[in-house]
Amino acid sequence: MEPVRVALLGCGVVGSEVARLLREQHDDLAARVGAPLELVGIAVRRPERERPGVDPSLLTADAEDLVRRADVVVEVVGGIEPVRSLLHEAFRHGAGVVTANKMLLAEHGPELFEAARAADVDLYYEAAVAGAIPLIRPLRESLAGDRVRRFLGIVNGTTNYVLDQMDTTGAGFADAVERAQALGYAEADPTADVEGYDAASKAAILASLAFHTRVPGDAVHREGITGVTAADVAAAARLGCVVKLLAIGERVPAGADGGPEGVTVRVHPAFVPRSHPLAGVRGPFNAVFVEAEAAGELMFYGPGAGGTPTAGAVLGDVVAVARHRVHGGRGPGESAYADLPALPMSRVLTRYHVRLEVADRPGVLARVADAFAAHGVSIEQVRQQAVGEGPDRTAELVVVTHVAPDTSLSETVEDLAHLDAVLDVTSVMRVEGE
Ligand SMILES: NC(=O)C1=CN([C@@H]2O[C@H](COP(=O)(O)OP(=O)(O)OC[C@H]3O[C@@H](n4cnc5c(N)ncnc54)[C@H](OP(=O)(O)O)[C@@H]3O)[C@@H](O)[C@H]2O)C=CC1
Ligand SMILES: N[C@@H](CC=O)C(=O)O
Repeated sequence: MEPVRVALLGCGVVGSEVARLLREQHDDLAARVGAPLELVGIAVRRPERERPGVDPSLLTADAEDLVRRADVVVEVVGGIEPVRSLLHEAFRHGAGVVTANKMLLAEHGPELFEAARAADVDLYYEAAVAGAIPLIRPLRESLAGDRVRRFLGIVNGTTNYVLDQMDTTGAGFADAVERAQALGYAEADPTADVEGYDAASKAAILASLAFHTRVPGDAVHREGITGVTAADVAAAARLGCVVKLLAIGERVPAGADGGPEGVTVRVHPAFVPRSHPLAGVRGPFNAVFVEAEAAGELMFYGPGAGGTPTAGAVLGDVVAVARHRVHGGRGPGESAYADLPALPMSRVLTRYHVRLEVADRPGVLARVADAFAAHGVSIEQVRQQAVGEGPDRTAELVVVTHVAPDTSLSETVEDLAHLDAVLDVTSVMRVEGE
């Protein structure tokens, strides 16, 4: 049987593990595919660098030439260029593609899916969202007969690791990020993780699949975790919560006020009650809840980052694409028929936890309560604690709201910041998962 020629682009945290698994599982993979997988080359930036276990004769800096010699191109480089052009080259030469690159898919997914369709080849990307967790295939195949209402999850291993370290070991933010980098969880530039860009790309991919509509990365409301302090983590603990970076996508029906049907997609830190299963997702693990009309609630859980788990997901795709080369057929393409608009945050309903530093004098609480009432926001809990002594005494005031439109909540916070009695809006965090 003719071998299936595999080109590997990238030999870093993920790529080196893909190369190892291709080598070590050669016979099993051949049996599963129905033909041997032959690794014909590995494109890297620095081919002269020694890489344990990698045959140096496979290394090349000429990725374009390599792509033209392959039946299946595996892209684990990251970023936009040169990989976007290389994948187009792969499609032009009739190769199927496996990629773990969420940023590329969130920014250029439609053109790449179209190129794959025109060339009648596969584009698989299971590892692009939530590492090792089988999530893309369930969404694009198993749930193809259902109607997804909502997804809510942790889709970035680095930030979950960082927040978990802050919560459980009292680690500082910078130290925890450094450890995540050393463990191979972080992106080449960890700003993508901690500022929520990576999670936003993943949320865009999930929303596009779940709601059969194109959601570009820049349509996702994004807030990272750089503003989360040790005091926020402690405040969450006092409320029986943990802080998590969440990715949430919801199908929103047409509003009574004439607002159109559409989808909201957002990434931001939030307080999650310790009783919620997402609160127990530790370290670099990810978990995603999917609520579908027929299936009800589903939860996908597993390692969200790291070389070996991610390489496992990549290999699963390689087997699927190689099988199609050997036996014919093609995996599902893009499904964007629903064409729903991405709606603004004003259509999101959520709860806020607001921490204020206020002057500790009569009438302050009433003025704060009035600010919430003025925007139609109902308060669920208030806790006030004096700080210091004497006439200049201040107080920490914590307000937890009931569910309200996100815009009403953020306008309330803006008004609070202008009240004389409010010395500082110390922190504002959404509360999710109840
Ligand atoms: N790390 C993880 O846990 C996960 C990563 N991903 C995704 O997988 C991809 C790779 O991530 P990761 O392995 O961590 O990244 P690394 O930074 O560890 O590796 C990148 C690799 O790409 C090579 N490379 C960089 N630029 C070029 C170029 N212009 N031409 C050819 N090769 C190039 C590098 O070469 P050299 O070695 O010479 O520097 C290196 O081998 C990214 O898209 C990432 O988002 C997805 C899920 C999990
Ligand atoms: N940097 C990413 C890697 C996997 O996608 C993360 O931390 O989740």
